[in-house]
Amino acid sequence: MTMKIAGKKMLLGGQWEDRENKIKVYNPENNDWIDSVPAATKEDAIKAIKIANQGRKIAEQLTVYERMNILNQASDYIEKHHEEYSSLIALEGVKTIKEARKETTRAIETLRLSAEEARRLTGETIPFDQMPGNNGRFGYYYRFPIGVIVAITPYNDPLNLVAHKLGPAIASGNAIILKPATETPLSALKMAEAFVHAGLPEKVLTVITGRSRDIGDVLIESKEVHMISFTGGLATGEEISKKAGIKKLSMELGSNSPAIVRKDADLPHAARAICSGAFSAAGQNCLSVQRIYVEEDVYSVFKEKLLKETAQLRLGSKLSEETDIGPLINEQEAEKVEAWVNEAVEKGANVLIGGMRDKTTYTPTILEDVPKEATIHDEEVFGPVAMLFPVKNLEEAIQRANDVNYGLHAGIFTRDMESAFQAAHSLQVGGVMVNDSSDVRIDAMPFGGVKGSGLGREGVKYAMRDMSEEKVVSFQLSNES
Ligand SMILES: NC(=O)c1ccc[n+]([C@@H]2O[C@H](COP(=O)([O-])OP(=O)(O)OC[C@H]3O[C@@H](n4cnc5c(N)ncnc54)[C@H](O)[C@@H]3O)[C@@H](O)[C@H]2O)c1
Ligand SMILES: O=C[C@H](O)CS(=O)(=O)O
Repeated sequence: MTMKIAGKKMLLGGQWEDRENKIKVYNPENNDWIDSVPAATKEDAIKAIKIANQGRKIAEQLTVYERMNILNQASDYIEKHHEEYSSLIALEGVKTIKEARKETTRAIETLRLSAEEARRLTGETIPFDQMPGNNGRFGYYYRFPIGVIVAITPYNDPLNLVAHKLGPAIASGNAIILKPATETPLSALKMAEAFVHAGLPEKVLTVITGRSRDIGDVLIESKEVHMISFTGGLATGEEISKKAGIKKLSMELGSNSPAIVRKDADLPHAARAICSGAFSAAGQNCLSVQRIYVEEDVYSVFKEKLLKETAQLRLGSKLSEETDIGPLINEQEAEKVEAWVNEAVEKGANVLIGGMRDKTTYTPTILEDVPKEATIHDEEVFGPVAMLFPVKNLEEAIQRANDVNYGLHAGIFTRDMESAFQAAHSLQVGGVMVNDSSDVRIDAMPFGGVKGSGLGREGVKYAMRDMSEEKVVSFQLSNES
């Protein structure tokens, strides 16, 4: 699919606006210029915040029924243009067309789920007389929208992770300013198109395209912004949290996810699941399997099965139905992956398969004997590289799996329920997937991590809880105080 290089506009409070200065969007696969978006300025960011503070009054007055309608109509619009959205994800991002179609379907469902959850943002009555001295008093609390949310999203899931910001924000009656990834803004703008078509009132949604260095601080530091909902790397998250001041923060950050394979596991199944979990989106996935701990009794057998699965992965054009592995987002990131692998090898690691780069393409790679002091051992590679480690038993696997500053998801493969429960309760993560790799998520579940993997939980219902506040109302019904 070729895009005409016309220049997209950003959405400021319901108005599509252009700017003389633009940011070019490139196809990571071949560095072809796809399109351009406006390079927003600090003044634009200030304007966006002003508009959003007008929009919050409109958003909070939308009835639940109106919110549901808008969300469902936006979802229907994306469904009607499914292949257009999927092609755009594949073109501007790192996913193959097969992976991109799955993301589009998830985004459709995320918005539908947001519509459903809009009905369920409820409160409770409170029996005040449960406490002495409160005779004749009763009350309740309800949830009200937090106000203006700044949402900042990463490049790897350019549509569904935007849906996870816009859906819950609109469902809970907030105004939202979205700053999508500089590399992949087009999918976010196309989602905004769906909301405009759905009749979302002006000023409720702004999608501002620009470089973080130009508009980031204004959006983050403003006291007229009430929440930052950030998804991205740990380093960026730390930088944002230092600047944000007193406002709600949602931080969906990085990971270095482990998978544990016990000697009683279904090894062919484990090899297939771990191969997929390590190399989907060419490893540019916060849930990507990066460390694999295998009990030594089955280490050699499992290694061969995993290498065989990995060898079958097909590289090629992202838009081809045959391709399994796309590119890294740019050559700088591909060079980083290459450098981390080379450093590990210099420190004693072996490359069992892969380890080759061609511009932005890096072949699916499995390393062995990676020492703890190698960067790739503890940091997030965010590329198609996984590491195999033999372990004596489950206790050693859990101890080593926990021994990094990330904790998003983990997978464990075993037929033994005791082992599954031991891992589920001992692994320091936000999710433990039994007989699956770490790369499992449904958009309705609480999603997030501990340590350097973030703060809070997304997943529509849980994001809405963060995007709203409780207000208590009490009544003194008699003079029995
Ligand atoms: N936990 C999750 O749900 C989840 C999901 C997807 C990706 N991620 C993480 O995201 C990272 C990869 O995405 P990325 O490379 O786009 O991340 P990134 O941190 O480089 O950028 C994320 C977003 O933050 C913006 N940004 C960067 N510096 C900023 C600043 N100083 N102020 C304001 N905004 C700033 C970027 O423009 C982008 O929109 C990985 O670490 C991955 O694990 C996490
Ligand atoms: O990259 C991290 C994503 O949040 C994982 S998923 O695509 O939402 O499953």
